[in-house]
Amino acid sequence: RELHLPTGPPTIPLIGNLHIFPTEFAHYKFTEWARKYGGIYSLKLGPGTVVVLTDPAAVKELMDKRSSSTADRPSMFVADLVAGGRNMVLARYGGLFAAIHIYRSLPFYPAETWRTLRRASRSVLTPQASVLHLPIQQAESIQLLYDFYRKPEDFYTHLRRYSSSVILSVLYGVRSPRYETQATAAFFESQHEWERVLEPGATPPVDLIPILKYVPQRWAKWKRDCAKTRQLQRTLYVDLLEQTARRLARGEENGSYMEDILHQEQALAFVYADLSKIRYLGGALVEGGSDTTSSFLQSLVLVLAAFPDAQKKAQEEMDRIVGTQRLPSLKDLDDLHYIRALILETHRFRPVAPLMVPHATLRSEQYGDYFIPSGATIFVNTWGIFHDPALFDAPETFNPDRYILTEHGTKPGVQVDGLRPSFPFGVGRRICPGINIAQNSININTLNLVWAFNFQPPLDDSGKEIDLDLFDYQRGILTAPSPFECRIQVRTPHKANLIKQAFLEATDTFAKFEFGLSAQDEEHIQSLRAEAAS
Ligand code: HEM
Repeated sequence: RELHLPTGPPTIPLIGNLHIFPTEFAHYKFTEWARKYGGIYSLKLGPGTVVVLTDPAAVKELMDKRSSSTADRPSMFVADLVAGGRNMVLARYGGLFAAIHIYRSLPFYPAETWRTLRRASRSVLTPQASVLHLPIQQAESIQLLYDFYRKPEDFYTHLRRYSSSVILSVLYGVRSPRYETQATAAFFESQHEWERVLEPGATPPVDLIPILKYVPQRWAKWKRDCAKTRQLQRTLYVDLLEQTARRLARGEENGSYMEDILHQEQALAFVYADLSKIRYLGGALVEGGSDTTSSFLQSLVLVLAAFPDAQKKAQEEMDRIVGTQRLPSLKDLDDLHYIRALILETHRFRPVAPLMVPHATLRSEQYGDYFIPSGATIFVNTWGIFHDPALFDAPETFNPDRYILTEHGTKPGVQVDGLRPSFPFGVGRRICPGINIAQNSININTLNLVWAFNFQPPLDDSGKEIDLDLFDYQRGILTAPSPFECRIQVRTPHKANLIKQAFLEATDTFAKFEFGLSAQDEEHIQSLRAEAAS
């Protein structure tokens, strides 16, 4: 380890910390090291440097204030092989420094890609634009309630259907009434392959040993896997965009995001000359927006079932403010302090992206006595910050009240510079562009689920409650609880009737997004409606 770097675990010659670098659930190990080496420490991976930030003040200074220097992503040859540098989430940062830095390592890299994609996403996903997507988000949430009511044992799948259907509707104007609907099934298939390719250890360390890039495809299964993923993604994104274009040509607009982009494309043909950029723009947004939202909601169900006191308090507040004669609406949230705290505490307790998405430096940066070199990878350890006993009282306890006691849920008297409600959504220039859509989905569904259902742990053969495992989460950069059992019951028969009625009333909203459905999808919709009407 170079002398000027932040301290960190002892290194060994040549490989540094490579032998101890965690390949799964890295946030636990990173947090353990943070308690030992401090809020900013470094790891050496061969000649490369990784800096882990578990100090909100350092995050604010380096990631927000100096974002122009820390908004790059580490190079990922495998991701480039699949998406050609066009996946917004993993794309390198644009601009002069990026151009110099990136061209040095990879000739012909499309350095302006990220900026173009990001600009295009900003114009449509602003808070004002997100309001336009509320009707379909609300209608899908009603179907979610109805699905929970009809088949509570499949709640995990219902949540995944909900989030993929919302994002496909918002972006491409087509909904998925079933988990098996073609667009959703194709998305999950391509996503599964993509996650497999990106999983640490699934491919050789090409970024550390660049010569591996040149192994011919016939001897490298990982290259064939990349090619398969590329094919799946391209087919899906091409299909979705073509469907939107055809719908536009028929004059059947429904206000979806891609309609807007296609209109812009006609006006700004020179910016979007590369049509595949537009396909990848939609693709990255679908990927970014689907499993993240469902993962939050799966954690919400888990904590509601595991912490009955918190659930009871949330329901009491709901009954007091909203009552039992109507469904809640987003406007109610202003008066629902405990529900707001419940949402913040779920983000804190089980953040969807516990290490965000790694950033990289474009310039060397001095921070206090430390010097962070250009090209270093930076992890923001959201998990470590949210579970820091110096900041939060009993951080391993799920306790929404902490957010009623203080604004950021921290111990009274502890001043923390850098925490804010948007923290789980990232930092600086790479902050999640879907934050408004995501927060609307989270708010609408938290309100509806708390209002409608009781959530309880499963029972064993003797009728005793089984403790839910709060640490059984899936590996990967995004964490979702592994599928778990939960008893879900509608709170009153009257609420069941209100849900059915609301589902029938949503028919017109759904109809605007029901295109290209299969006979099975149509049949499913008809049977749901007939059942609700009976
Ligand atoms: C609970 C829901 C969500 C959470 C917790 C979440 C969280 C995050 C986080 C932590 C990042 C990385 C930020 C960084 O590097 O500093 C990110 C990036 C991103 N998110 Fe989200 N997200 C959510 C929903 C969405 C939605 C609904 C969309 C699309 C509509 C979306 C699209 C993206 C994209 C495209 C990026 C990459 C941005 C870039 O690199 O410039 N996300 N998100």
